[in-house]
Amino acid sequence: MSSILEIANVSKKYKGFELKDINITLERGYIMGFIGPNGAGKSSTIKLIMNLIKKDSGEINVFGLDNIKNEIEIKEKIGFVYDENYYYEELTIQEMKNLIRPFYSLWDEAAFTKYVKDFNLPLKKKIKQLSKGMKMKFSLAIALSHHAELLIMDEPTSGLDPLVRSELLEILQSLIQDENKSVFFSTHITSDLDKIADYITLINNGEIVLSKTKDELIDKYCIVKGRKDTLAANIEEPLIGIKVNEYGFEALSKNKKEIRKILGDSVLYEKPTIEDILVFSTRRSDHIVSSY
Ligand SMILES: Nc1ncnc2c1ncn2[C@@H]1O[C@H](COP(=O)(O)OP(=O)(O)OP(=O)(O)O)[C@@H](O)[C@H]1O
Repeated sequence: MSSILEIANVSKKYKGFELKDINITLERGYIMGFIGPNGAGKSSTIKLIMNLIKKDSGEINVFGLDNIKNEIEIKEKIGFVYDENYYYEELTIQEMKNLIRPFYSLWDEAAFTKYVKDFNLPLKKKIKQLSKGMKMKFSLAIALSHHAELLIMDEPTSGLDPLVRSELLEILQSLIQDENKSVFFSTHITSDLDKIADYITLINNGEIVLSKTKDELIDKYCIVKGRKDTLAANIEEPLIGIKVNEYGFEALSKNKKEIRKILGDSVLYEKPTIEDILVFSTRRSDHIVSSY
């Protein structure tokens, strides 16, 4: 069976910014977290998948279908949560739901009622009277109420209080128990990824830096800390995001085994968090090691 989402060699140029040759593949049954610094290109990539902006080149397939040629068919099976509010501000939650509902043949009113209750959503309140978190919850309730096979979300946990965030993560995790479904979501809150992501894709300055399983990242990568003079050695294994201060250096290695072979016990090795991987991979090294 084809991948649920496949972005192949996609490029998009804005004045002053470019998404360069983006490749991302997500299989059914998994959660992929999409991370990167501000302005890295996360929202633009999500907009390309949703055909909200036009790509310059490349191909995007969702459920094995071209995302532009089959836009209507595809969107019926996508639950989309976007960080900007795209509802009519003057309508109440109830009225807005009634407007959206006919667009989905698999709309599940009972599911919507359940999420409204779970999320404490006031049906009679106008969208403009909702807090940021409430708008996000409403967006989620809609996305989860039409049996979407793929959830695409831009910063869904931002603006949510810790309790609701944790509930949302549980919902996402239970959703992918159905091995036919997947979740692709961008976030700045990397602790959410520690909890639920199967895959991590990191984008920086319009380029995909890595796209791997979370387990592979945590198992293979490591933080290396040591004295400055250790860095002077001719290290063959690339070190990422080297930071040097008066006490020593710290850096990220993609290959724990290899770097250990080279540096032995002369340095300290620590297990990285997703946050570490993001920070080291996107900051400019302030030290160049010979041969890099
Ligand atoms: N319509 C546009 N015209 C020109 N430039 C744009 C447009 N939309 C986005 N950009 C630029 O593209 C770059 C990437 O923006 P994007 O919103 O995709 O980043 P992001 O990773 O989602 O950032 P954040 O984490 O801050 O939301 C930025 O430099 C932004 O200014």
